[in-house]
Amino acid sequence: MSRIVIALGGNALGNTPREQMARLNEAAPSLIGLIKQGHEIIVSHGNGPQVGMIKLAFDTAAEAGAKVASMALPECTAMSQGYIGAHLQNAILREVRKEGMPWYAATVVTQVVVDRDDPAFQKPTKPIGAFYDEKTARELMAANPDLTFAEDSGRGWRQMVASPKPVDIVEKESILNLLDHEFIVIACGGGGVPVVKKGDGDYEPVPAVIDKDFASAKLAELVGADYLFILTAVDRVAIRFGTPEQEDLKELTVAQAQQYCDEGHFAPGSMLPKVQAAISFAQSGPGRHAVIASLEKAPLAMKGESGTVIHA
Ligand SMILES: Nc1ncnc2c1ncn2[C@@H]1O[C@H](COP(=O)(O)OP(=O)(O)O)[C@@H](O)[C@H]1O
Ligand SMILES: NC(=O)OP(=O)(O)O
Repeated sequence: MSRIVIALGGNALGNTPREQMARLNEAAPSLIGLIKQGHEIIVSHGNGPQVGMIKLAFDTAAEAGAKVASMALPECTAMSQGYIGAHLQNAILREVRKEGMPWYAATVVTQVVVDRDDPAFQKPTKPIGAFYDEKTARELMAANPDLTFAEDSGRGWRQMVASPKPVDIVEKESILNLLDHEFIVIACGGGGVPVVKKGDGDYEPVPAVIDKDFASAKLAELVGADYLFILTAVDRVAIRFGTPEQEDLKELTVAQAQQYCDEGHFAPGSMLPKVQAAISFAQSGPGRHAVIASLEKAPLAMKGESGTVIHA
């Protein structure tokens, strides 16, 4: 039996709660497929579109004079963990019941510690929320100089926020305890609620969105996982992606993966953080493998029949 941390892409969750439920119901058989193969799974998920939508909803309502409190990014991520976790629990339980399996699912609202001095706080690079055309994005920036928008991997313009690297997971003992009691655990959603440790040992939320692939790699490292599965919309990582010379990759050593990162084969904000997170996990201990694959083909990827494996 292997312990597998699975990171699900936030862009794969659809645009509305109803779409999200439908997509997660479609994804659940793949996740449960890994359990049927005899493995233990821990699920994390993205929240880029969702955290941006929640923040915008509160900001717009406040500007329109509605009686709502202003909502900072960490609280918006906590909200996204709640409703995405609820939908994931439902989808997983539905599939588990269908298969007559004795499993339960639980979502841990997870806080992830970051470094107060992380240089990422000075340079927003994490895309959140909806996609805009360039003209609208520039108008939004002109109207609110506190906001940064930039182009996101050829898909349109999006708001960019600070994205410090994860250092530790506050709830790691709770996660391990649930795993010991055979729960399917959902944790580190949206990269976790970013917090810094204060001198008195308390934690303070900080305005940022952590990359869920880096947080999932940290989670996989801390729970002693054998595999990190990063599931997205493509079957394999490619070099020369999107060109007639595109080559899909089945297996990469950490050194080869690093070389391709340095040569600029992976788009920042989309495939680059996934490959970097995979490298970081594969380097974190002996026998650790990271797999980047499509959601539908996760069970095939576990058998080596799909996906890109990255190992030391
Ligand atoms: N070199 C590459 N190989 C494969 N996919 C790539 C590459 N560069 C960019 N991509 C794009 O990155 C996307 C995955 O990033 P993204 O959509 O941000 O992930 P998430 O599933 O976590 O939301 C793929 O669907 C693909 O369109
Ligand atoms: N927090 C995060 O990385 O979300 P996405 O995967 O949706 O970008």
